[in-house]
Amino acid sequence: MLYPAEAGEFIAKHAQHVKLHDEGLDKLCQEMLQSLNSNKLEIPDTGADSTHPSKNHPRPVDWVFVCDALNFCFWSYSGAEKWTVDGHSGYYALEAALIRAIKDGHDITNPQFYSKITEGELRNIMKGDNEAEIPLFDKRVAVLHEVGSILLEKYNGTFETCVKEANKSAVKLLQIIVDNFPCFRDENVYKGQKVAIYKRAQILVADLWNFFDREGWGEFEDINKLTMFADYRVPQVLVYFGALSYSDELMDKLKKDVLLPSGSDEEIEIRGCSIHAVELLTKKLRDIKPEVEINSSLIDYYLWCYRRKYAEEMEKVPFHKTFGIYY
Ligand SMILES: Nc1nc2c(c(CN[C@H]3C=C[C@H](O)[C@@H]3O)cn2[C@@H]2O[C@H](COP(=O)(O)O)[C@@H](O)[C@H]2O)c(=O)[nH]1
Repeated sequence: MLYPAEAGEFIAKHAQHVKLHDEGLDKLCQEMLQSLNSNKLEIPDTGADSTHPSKNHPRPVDWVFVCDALNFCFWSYSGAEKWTVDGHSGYYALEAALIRAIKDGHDITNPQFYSKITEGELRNIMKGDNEAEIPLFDKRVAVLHEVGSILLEKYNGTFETCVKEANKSAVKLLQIIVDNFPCFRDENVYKGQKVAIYKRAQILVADLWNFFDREGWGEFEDINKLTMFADYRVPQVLVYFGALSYSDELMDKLKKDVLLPSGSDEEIEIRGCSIHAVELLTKKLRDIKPEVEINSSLIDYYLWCYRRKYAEEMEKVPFHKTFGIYY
């Protein structure tokens, strides 16, 4: 099995539908250099802070865990009504739904509750502003039952136990997650090679690091080993800047909203090339600015928030649509 960084390199080397371009990476690099403020990379402001959980919540680690267990597939077809909660769409709608659930007294961070959550309870928690439902509703019920019962059986009912076991290692925590929670096992076979992409497992570790400001539950000495989190949004920014390009045939499919089957070469190439592009970008930025804290998860947050901030402009690049629980 190739792990994300090596998997990305392997996929980029063999890709037929997606290409990387050094000039585009340089352009993006220049854009990011403009966003340095006192040697810190400023993440584009998406104006959505109010949807984040409070640090005073009694189970913040389990909040991050349940949020990333459900952090997948929020897209809708072009022109279709979007699932929104309190005016937020996509991932932020999930955050808003969880915050609302906590306010309404649902114990949504507690596996005692969600390991047995009923369809009716989850439907109520995820209720949107309009008729549109959160995509893959049934899969979300199944994910909550799976991860909740594993936490209860093996980890004393809290994800804190896994974080403690990892002993400040992001790589160890990643391994604990993918070894023990099947729904985080984002693995594929590409050109006969097993490749691991681990989008949700890696973002879970990075979200802890980010949320707890690199301290306590968020202290990981090897955080730089994580790659970007291969979703359907960051590739839009990479293509926009010309760091990636799609074959005419693939671009045509995306423009026409053609569903890419999960595990298809095209889907794996978009994800793998995105990982490799961000690895190269990280290296470029580090070479130019060794004094600045740079790693692939920070660059990922930058790009993901950039897409959000300039959503209208980014819509010029279509994103790939796949149904699945991994991203
Ligand atoms: N690569 C990457 N993908 C991310 C995120 C996040 C949210 N991370 C939060 C945590 C800390 C930061 O401050 C962020 O606020 C969600 N996603 C993915 O995006 C897609 C939905 O997109 P949209 O339609 O725009 O909501 C979907 O696949 C979802 O799984 C990220 O950070 N990186």
